[in-house]
Amino acid sequence: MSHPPASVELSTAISAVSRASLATSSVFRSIPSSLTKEDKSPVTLGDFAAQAVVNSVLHAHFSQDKIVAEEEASALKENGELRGKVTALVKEALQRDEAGLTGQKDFKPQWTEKAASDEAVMESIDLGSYSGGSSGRFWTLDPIDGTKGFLRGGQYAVCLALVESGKPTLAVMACPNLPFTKDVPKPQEGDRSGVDGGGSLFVAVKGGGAWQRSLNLSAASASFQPISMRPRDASLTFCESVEAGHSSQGTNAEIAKLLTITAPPVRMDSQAKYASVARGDGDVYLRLPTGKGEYQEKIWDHASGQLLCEEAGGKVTDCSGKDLDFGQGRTLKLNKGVVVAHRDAHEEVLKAVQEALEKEGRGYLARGEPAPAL
Ligand SMILES: Nc1ncnc2c1ncn2[C@@H]1O[C@H](COP(=O)(O)O)[C@@H](OP(=O)(O)O)[C@H]1O
Ligand SMILES: [Mg+2]
Ligand SMILES: [Mg+2]
Ligand SMILES: [Mg+2]
Repeated sequence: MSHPPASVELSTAISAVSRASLATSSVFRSIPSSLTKEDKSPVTLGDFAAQAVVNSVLHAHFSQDKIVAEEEASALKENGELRGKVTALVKEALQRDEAGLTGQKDFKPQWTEKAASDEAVMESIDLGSYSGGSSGRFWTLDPIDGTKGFLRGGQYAVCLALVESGKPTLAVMACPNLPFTKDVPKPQEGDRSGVDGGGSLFVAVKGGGAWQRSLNLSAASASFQPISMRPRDASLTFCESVEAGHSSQGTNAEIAKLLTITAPPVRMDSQAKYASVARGDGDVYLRLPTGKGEYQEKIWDHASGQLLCEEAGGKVTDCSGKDLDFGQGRTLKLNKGVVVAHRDAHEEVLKAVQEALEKEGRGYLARGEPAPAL
């Protein structure tokens, strides 16, 4: 098959994510500033614009579908200047010609001019407030995953997935700063000039494989190609977050020793990590909890990456070996940590993860038990 299995959902998601990544790329080039949210994490103009674009495209095509998305519009309600900038970005992204942007000649955008007024943009952002759950279907969106990376000038991703009965069934992820092949060097952190060829677009369909093409249709690699994880090899390599506070890098170093991995980890922001291992740039992605595992991972941080890796021949579980459960609300509250490896390597990697956690006195995370009371 030379194209992912076609559906209106897939065409709509490709249109939405490609448009959103136009908006994020434009903010990325201009050195974004950020606001600080209640949980002390950053949000930018690009996050708001991308969420408004994706939600308004989804809503125009599937008005019954609910959306679980990361951001909310409240900060824009008090800030007219920011609101105006977001609306201008949304307008530009929604007006782009579909065939020229995505090559989808038969896809007819359903949204109207009205989607790009200040009011409509704020309403669109707040369409993402759904609480999730295990029945029916909903979309989950991370408009910019890796906002800290985006601000530093590193990797980031626009991540959208359709979840049905608690399981991701369709994923579209744009990685504007990830070159189409590993042979083209990634831009240096802080380089805001963009990637030659325009970054990468990833798609996965449950039971229909994992695919990538260049985000830029004029690039040589503008048509979809299937991707797969690297088969189990004698020497594994692994990747982890750049942010030391987001996962336990010390535990990863122990696991690497147990697996006799000598190469240093590749540190990368966002779900670009899932995409990289899905196409075989590396073998293992580890995201182990810090402390006693108090943090609950968000579903939008994993839904598209999980499907991409599973469809590319990988297995994705938490530290106790359980599948990620996307039907528990806005967070993965039944899971602790994430372990991604090729199907044939996963058991061995998970064993090393569990051994390292036991050694640290955090074996309860490996057993899927609550932390002991003091
Ligand atoms: N304490 C924590 N532990 C794990 N993940 C965290 C965290 N605090 C924030 N995050 C999540 O880490 C994501 C970035 O992942 P990474 O570290 O792999 O680049 C953030 O996504 P956003 O950037 O969309 O907010 C955020 O949701
Ligand atoms: Mg995120
Ligand atoms: Mg985000
Ligand atoms: Mg965030």
